[in-house]
Amino acid sequence: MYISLHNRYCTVLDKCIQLLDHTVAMVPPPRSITTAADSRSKTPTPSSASSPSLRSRTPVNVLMAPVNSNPGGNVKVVVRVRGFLPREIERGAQCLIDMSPVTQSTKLLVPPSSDPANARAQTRKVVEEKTFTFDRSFWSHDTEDEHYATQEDVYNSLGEEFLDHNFEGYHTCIFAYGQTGSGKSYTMMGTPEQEGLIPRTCEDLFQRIESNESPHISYSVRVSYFEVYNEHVRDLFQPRTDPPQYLKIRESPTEGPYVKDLTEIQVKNYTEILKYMRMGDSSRTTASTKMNDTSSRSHAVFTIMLKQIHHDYKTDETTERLARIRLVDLAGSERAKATEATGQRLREGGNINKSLTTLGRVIAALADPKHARMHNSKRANRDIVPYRDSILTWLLKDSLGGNSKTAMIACIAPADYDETLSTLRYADQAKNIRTKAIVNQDHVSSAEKDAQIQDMQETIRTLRWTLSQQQQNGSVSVIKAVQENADNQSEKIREFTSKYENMLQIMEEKLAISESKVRQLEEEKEALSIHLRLVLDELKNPIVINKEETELIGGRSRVPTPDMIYEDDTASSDEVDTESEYDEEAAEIQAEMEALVADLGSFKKKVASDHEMFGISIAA
Ligand SMILES: Nc1ncnc2c1ncn2[C@@H]1O[C@H](COP(=O)(O)OP(=O)(O)OP(=O)(O)O)[C@@H](O)[C@H]1O
Repeated sequence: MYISLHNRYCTVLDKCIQLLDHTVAMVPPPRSITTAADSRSKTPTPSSASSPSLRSRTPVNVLMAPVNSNPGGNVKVVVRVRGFLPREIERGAQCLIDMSPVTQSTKLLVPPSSDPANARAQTRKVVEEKTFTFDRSFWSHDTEDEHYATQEDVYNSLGEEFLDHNFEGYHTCIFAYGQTGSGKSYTMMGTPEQEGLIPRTCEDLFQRIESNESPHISYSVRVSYFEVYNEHVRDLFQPRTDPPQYLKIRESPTEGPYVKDLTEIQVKNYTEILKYMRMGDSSRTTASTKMNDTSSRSHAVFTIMLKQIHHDYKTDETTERLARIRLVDLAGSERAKATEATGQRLREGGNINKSLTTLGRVIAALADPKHARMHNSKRANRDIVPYRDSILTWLLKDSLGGNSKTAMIACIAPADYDETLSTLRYADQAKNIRTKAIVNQDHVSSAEKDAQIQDMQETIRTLRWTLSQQQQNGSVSVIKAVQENADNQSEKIREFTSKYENMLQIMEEKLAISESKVRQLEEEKEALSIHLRLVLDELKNPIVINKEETELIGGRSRVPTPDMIYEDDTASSDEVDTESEYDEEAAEIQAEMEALVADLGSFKKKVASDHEMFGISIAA
């Protein structure tokens, strides 16, 4: 139907352009326009009036954000120091951090020997001042300071740039690292009054989507949220169960490691994404420790999948850009002695430290110049980087050393020499990691999409048949066979559900393309109506400049001023005939346009009913 609408639209467009060409080129014998000085002159002159040309409109092939950035690059590392907490004020702590807004350097000062919280540092052989330089240093220690970095400053200098990369089609990852209570959750999630990087990214994402005026681009946004707790993965979009349900990790040859059966939700606007973000966040495992009242006991990974679908209605080709936005709030590194943890908290702390230690080893291996050389020479280096030694590093493999633009936010407390030194060393090493991001873009024709859907429908049919067979056989099997059957069946049901969801996703994309086609047709229709109106006006009232007035006076052309123009209503019958011919043609085009608009309405209704059939809500 769309193709037929498009062809009819092109026919109307051609007719309209022909009519315009007639008008401009031939210039019908007009009712003459004369100067007030010579109202009797009948000599026609070409009209100076012009209509905007349809051919000069913005080309239809409006592209997605151009790719500007350099695909290769080092992990971006920034550091942020927070203000004193009540317990630090109570103990009369002294700020050990100095940051230079000019050089972006961060200096760690030697603690006073009187500070009991830094007693461990005093036992070192050498306690000295250390200076590090990062891509940015955020001074969030003293709100009164003119260089105080707010949540907005952090987003503007890091989040915005990373979202630009996502619109260019790159995967990105921003992770916050630091000791417990150093401000990671504050930086990533923030509070309702002082929102952090995650809600700000979501807001900016939908603002950009909503401000897009191109009818050629459609967007699909899906979110997932999981935590790694005690070396297990838990879906934060699923209610807690007892015993807890943990998810498995699989590896795909193209996508790398991923969490199997993780809930992915399609979201249409900022309110929706915020609702899911908060829901997942409230499900995170937190506990009160000596170092932090609401300490995150797990690593949390919030992922946004942004798909941009560009449809070129001339070729019926679709270009898809997929970007994965990973925002990670790591659990804090901690010393059991400092947290005074026992029992479950101590075990959690051990697991947290295990994965962070592995992360440290991964960072060290990736930052090693030897690794960079092997990376470039494409030699297998699987054994060198210990990704598999913890769930966290295994899942972040791609973000740490592969197809991603990555940033680390090193959060530091203002008065802990030992912990801060360890964080700054970690961060300093991460600066040397190079990732290889690529633009994730694919061209898909309509036929290919249809073939994908057909293929999935076929698989779903087979799965459904297998399931029903298993159910029938189940009734006559012995207990053991029933048990095996049940396992087999639940695996098949999961596969069935996942295939079904995949198919729904492709259907949604097809519907988004249909909507884009409707928008494009509507835009063309609008332009055509304006154009038609102009042509009709021009046919009815051509503006002609009196010949005498345009004669050269003293070598210069004299142009009539508006008050010198009036209409002569003594048109000849020939002129009237030609005009009525044009009127008839224009009326014909108008009628065709109206029929086209009516059919466009039916097409839109069909798209809406498709939406309904697949249970997909229509974007506002
Ligand atoms: N930049 C900041 N401005 C104001 N308050 C902050 C800032 N950073 C952190 N805080 C406060 O410090 C406390 C600890 O911060 P937060 O919970 O974010 O630490 P964390 O690093 O996530 O700790 P954990 O690893 O234990 O989860 C919170 O009360 C938080 O509100």
